[in-house]
Amino acid sequence: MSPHHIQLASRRRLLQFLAASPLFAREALAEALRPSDPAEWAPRDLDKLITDPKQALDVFDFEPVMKQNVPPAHFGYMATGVDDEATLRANREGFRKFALRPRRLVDVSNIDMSIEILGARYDSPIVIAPTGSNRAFHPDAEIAVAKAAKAGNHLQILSTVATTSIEDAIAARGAPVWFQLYTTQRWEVAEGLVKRAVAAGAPAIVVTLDVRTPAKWETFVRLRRTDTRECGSCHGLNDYLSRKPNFAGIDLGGVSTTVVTNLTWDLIKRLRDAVKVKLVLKGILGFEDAKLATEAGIDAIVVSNHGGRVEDGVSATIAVLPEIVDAVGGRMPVLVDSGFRRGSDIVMALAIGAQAVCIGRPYLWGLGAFGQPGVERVLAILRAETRNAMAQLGAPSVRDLTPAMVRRV
Ligand SMILES: Cc1cc2nc3c(=O)[nH]c(=O)nc-3n(C[C@H](O)[C@H](O)[C@H](O)COP(=O)(O)O)c2cc1C
Ligand SMILES: CC(C)CC(=O)C(=O)O
Repeated sequence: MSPHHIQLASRRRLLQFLAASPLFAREALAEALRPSDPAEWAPRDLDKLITDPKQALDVFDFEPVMKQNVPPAHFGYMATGVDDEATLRANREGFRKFALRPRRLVDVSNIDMSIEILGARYDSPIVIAPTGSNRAFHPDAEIAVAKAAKAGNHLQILSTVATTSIEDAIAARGAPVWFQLYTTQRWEVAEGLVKRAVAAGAPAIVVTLDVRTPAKWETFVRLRRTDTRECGSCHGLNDYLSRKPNFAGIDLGGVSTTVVTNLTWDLIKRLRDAVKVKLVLKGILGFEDAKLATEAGIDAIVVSNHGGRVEDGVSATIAVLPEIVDAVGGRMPVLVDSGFRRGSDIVMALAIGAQAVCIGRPYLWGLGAFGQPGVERVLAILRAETRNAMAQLGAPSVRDLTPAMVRRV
């Protein structure tokens, strides 16, 4: 029991004793017995599951609906962290280590959330992070996500291991999407994937740096055990890559996994020479690598711990963002992801110095719950919360969000 609960329990006992007195009015007693913590009044697990995306108050409302709709193995793949899932939790706890510092007396009648990044304009700084296997969550998969991204004019990054090809995703988005690259152990595979993505119209290749071992996804494995359906070779096992549409026509030469042990700065330099579009590195977690990226001619970085899915015991990304922004010194855009669930999380990162924030699981909750309308609503909630947070901070545009608006606590 927390000290708060002990205090609450003794308050209740005192009030129950007083209630025995006829002098103590019933109404006053009921009022006094009110729990002081609002979460006790409306615990989420007493709520009925939402049946319409419009009923959702926040992005979290979609997760239990997805859990109900999607086979346990697939839900587990989405939800899992690695090992103890300490990084997964740290990502959320990290936001409590900073506080926002609002400015008053600023006209916030018009809030402009738009951003320009690598030459393109978007209506908000909220970006769709690359996630694999979306068809496991809904039959409309990445197409539904692309259409929702189009509806809100969001930047979308398509995963190498998407269940939709880059050509179909760009067609559904109605605009270019960035392509996330798993280089694999074989240069020819990386080259083939890049050629295809660039030919399809991807203006940026986002190289993911952080999958160097097969992650021990315990939540995924445990939930898969409860599933009576066959999921022996889903999500990263066995013949996984050959079943993904972006690999069609590319000679895998025996490669069967996205795990890479040979990805070094030499390979990044080779890619830099070969890739004629923008090159972005995803998975940077320290100022040293951020600085090297600026020296290697990289166009942008994504500060990411992969949503706690690749290694346990690293920092929340919000905690490492200041040192990275500092090292980059404005020489290229810094994006960030992992654990962003609220508009206040998003403005915190922007105030520290990120140009955009990528969202992973929340849009998958929306997808698994309701398909495209679910993704649209998740994005609309995040936009509305971000708009409110900017107004409350006294920042009418993203350019008005400055480091002075955040302090460590
Ligand atoms: C189900 C799932 C699949 C993912 N697949 C990929 C992927 O294929 N490539 C990649 O670079 N990151 C992948 N990620 C990581 C995301 O791009 C992003 O870094 C992470 O989800 C952000 O954290 P969040 O889920 O807490 O928002 C995946 C994440 C999830 C949840
Ligand atoms: C093939 C996997 C490593 C895809 C991925 O990045 C993930 O599921 O987090």
